[in-house]
Amino acid sequence: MMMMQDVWTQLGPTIATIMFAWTMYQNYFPHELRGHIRRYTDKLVTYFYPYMHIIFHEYETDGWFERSKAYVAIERYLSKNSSTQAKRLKANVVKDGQSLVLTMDDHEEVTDEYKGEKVWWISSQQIANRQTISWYPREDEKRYFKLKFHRKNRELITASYLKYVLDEGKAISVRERQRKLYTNNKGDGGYGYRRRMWSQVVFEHPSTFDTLAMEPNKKQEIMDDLQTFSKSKAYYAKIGKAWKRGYLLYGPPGTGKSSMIAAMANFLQYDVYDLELTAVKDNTELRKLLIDTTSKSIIVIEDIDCSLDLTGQREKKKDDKEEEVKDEKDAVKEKMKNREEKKQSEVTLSGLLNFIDGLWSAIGGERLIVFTTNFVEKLDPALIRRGRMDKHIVLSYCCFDSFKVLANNYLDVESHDHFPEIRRLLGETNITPADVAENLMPKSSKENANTCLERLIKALETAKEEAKLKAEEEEREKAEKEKEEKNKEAAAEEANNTDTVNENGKSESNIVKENPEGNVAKENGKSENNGVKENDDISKG
Ligand SMILES: Nc1ncnc2c1ncn2[C@@H]1O[C@H](COP(=O)(O)OP(=O)(O)OP(=O)(O)O)[C@@H](O)[C@H]1O
Ligand SMILES: [Mg+2]
Repeated sequence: MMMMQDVWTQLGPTIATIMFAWTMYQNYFPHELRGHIRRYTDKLVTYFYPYMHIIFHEYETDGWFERSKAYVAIERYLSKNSSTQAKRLKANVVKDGQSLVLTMDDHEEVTDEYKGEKVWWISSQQIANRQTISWYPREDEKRYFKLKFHRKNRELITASYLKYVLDEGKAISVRERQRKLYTNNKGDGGYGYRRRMWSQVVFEHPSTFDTLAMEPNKKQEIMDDLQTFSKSKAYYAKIGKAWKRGYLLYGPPGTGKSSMIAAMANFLQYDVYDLELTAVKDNTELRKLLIDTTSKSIIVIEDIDCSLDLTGQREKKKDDKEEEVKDEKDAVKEKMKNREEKKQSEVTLSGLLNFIDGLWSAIGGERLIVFTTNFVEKLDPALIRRGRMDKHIVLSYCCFDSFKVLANNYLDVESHDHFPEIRRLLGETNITPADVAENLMPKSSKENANTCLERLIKALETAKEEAKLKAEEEEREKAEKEKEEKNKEAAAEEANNTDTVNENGKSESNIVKENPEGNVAKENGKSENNGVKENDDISKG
């Protein structure tokens, strides 16, 4: 006990002397001189100290409000090691409160191993020595990760380990993130940094390729295509193409276009940006929206044909095809009417083409652009040519294969006595998967597979009957129209004939009028007369 007291008695003045010397050094040594001394001590330390450090700041100097992507990726990467090694942990909520990510707290250290070499990660924070109060807490606390490794591993760490950490971290973020459904705000969504181009909600659509009713081969082809795309980063780079792909989904209403987009997003684990073109002010805003999207996303423009008056050409086509698509048009009449009211946007076709494959479209990569339409024939060919819309997928009326998927989904039935009849009826009439699904869905606890299938058979028979009546009606209308046309032609011909007769009469009467004295011969022989006159003149001359 006495010995300890002795030590303290001796240590006290020594500490006091060191403190005094440090204060003198700080107060009276010129700044430049201190800089020199620091440099030499650093060199000395480096000479004997075998390790190197790399610092990763949480906020980059030019990024005011966004955390550095590298910092976030490292944080995610280290979460696995942190939860087992660090003594103090921070819990961050992800997936909108559904799960937690544990990261190491400030001034904690964890180790990692790469190709047999050990590295250290230290989480630190610098507290700024400021006299003023900042509105932004992060200005005072600057967090960073410090990576420590042996000098001999410099090449390994900088060339390969860091890339590995960032890729892994990003992959973990993608796996753990809650996917979002974004929609664009109208131009008044705030100012400056507060201005958000997109509003977001959690994407929770349950549609998958399993629940999607379509021919199995076609479905597999689409899934393969998507899978190949998502793994082709290097290939796209090699062929010099931006890493994006366009899909055009077309077909009558209720055939599963929107359901397929949701299935695509769920299959690839992508976010969805639902772009409402009519709310975009002009081409500049369209470009800003594009820049504000992230990779691993699907940008969707639904009902592209009624979104904007993209070309005069399209309007003309609309008139031509009007009759042909009359019935389908009824179904989307309301949709178009609503859009019609909103046609104040100045987005042009060329703006949209640039959006799809201009220079800006390559930013970020790994993006799908999907257009849907009920009337593919109305779209400008430039908009849907390959390279812009690479894959054209038609979604059509329900076939027997599609029905089987729906029966399995809705009723857990793989085969049934009613199937052959349904197969026959599906071959004879057009019904959308949406209508089939509605008929298959039990409406009360008393309904079973049999009642639902019977309801579908009735609906199919009704649809068939209606189609027959409609065809007859159309036939009648066509015949009437033809008759009307013929009558019109006949009337026109008759009118023409009458005109010709009148025309002749008119010329006669004109002659009579021009020659009130009734000197027809004189008129007919005008040249003669003239000649005579000329001759007269000559004779005169
Ligand atoms: N191919 C399909 N597979 C499974 N369900 C489908 C399919 N088609 C339609 N449905 C059902 O019908 C409903 C409407 O389908 P969806 O919204 O995908 O049609 P759409 O083609 O996008 O129609 P619109 O052209 O009017 O936008 C869906 O909620 C779904 O339940
Ligand atoms: Mg739709």
